[in-house]
Amino acid sequence: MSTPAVEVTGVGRVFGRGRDQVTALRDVSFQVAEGQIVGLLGSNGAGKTTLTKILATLLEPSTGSARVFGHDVRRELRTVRRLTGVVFGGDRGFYGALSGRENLRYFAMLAGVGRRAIRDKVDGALTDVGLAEAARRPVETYSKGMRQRLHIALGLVAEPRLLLLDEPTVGLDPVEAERLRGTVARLRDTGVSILLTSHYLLDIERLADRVLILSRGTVTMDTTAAEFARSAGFAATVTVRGRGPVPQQLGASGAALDDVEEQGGVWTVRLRVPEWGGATFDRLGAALTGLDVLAVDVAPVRLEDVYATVMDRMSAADGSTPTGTR
Ligand SMILES: Nc1ncnc2c1ncn2[C@@H]1O[C@H](COP(=O)(O)OP(=O)(O)OP(=O)(O)O)[C@@H](O)[C@H]1O
Repeated sequence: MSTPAVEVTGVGRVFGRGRDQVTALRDVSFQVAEGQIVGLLGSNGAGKTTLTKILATLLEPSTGSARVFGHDVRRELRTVRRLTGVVFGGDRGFYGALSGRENLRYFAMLAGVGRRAIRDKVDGALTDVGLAEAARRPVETYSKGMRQRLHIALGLVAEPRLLLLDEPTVGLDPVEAERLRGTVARLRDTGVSILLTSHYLLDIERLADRVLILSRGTVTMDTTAAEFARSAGFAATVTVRGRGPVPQQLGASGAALDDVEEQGGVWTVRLRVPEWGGATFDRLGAALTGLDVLAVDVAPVRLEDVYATVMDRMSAADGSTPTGTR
């Protein structure tokens, strides 16, 4: 087996001392296999940024060890930095007065990229992220989305083997966010390993192979994206609208009744379907026979529903109130 891209073993991180002491991470262990995209989820203050910063060598762990492709983040800082690209959401980094192209050349040089590679790759990377036309404009004239894409372009030039993305789509409009996701997906196709933190579940849904949930500094869930999606306990929501008396037999379709509404002689029934397959479809069809159905709408389970269900279960188990993920 190849060396994991990330290997975190028993990592703890404490800030401050005495009464002001905050434990941001405690005994965190997980791995990211080479070429995998792992989505890191958790409420505000769960420790996601602290973990990202440790892997980016911007913070040291208080206990335990973290390795990037087998290199210790504390002892082999330079090697880890060379292997790792970091994109923090928001407007951090870059010189406003310099053009996108100049910034890219400068930061690629800092990341240890050779002159020749810089010459060969900068223009291609700017084109790949859709910034070719704006390349000579000062970065202070760029929108947030453009700056984020410039960060990704740096990722392309520096060719990191591990990319740490901390809320890469924060503050972007939906079109820009989608564009950025597309760029990250293309990067993934080049085989780069990615640890992606985001409050936007669409990012995770579109990009992640695996999901880690951090809660109060510890990993409370580590599972495949498919398994995570199943943990809501239902595969799809079916909404049926019809006329006449509210039907009683829809529960017999094998789906769980979620909600029933009636207004002006038109009823709406929402069902949660545990599995989506031919058998469910047949049963549902039979249950709908004879009803005056106006519309049937099927929506696959959204990661937002899953996350809400999982966090509700966790908070019911330990009495805490989850917050923060949109
Ligand atoms: N430099 C610091 N000094 C003191 N406490 C800190 C520091 N950095 C983080 N913390 C604390 O550590 C905990 C974890 O913070 P962290 O920023 O890692 O969480 P997060 O999961 O990234 O949250 P968010 O989703 O809000 O960005 C929080 O309680 C935070 O207040």
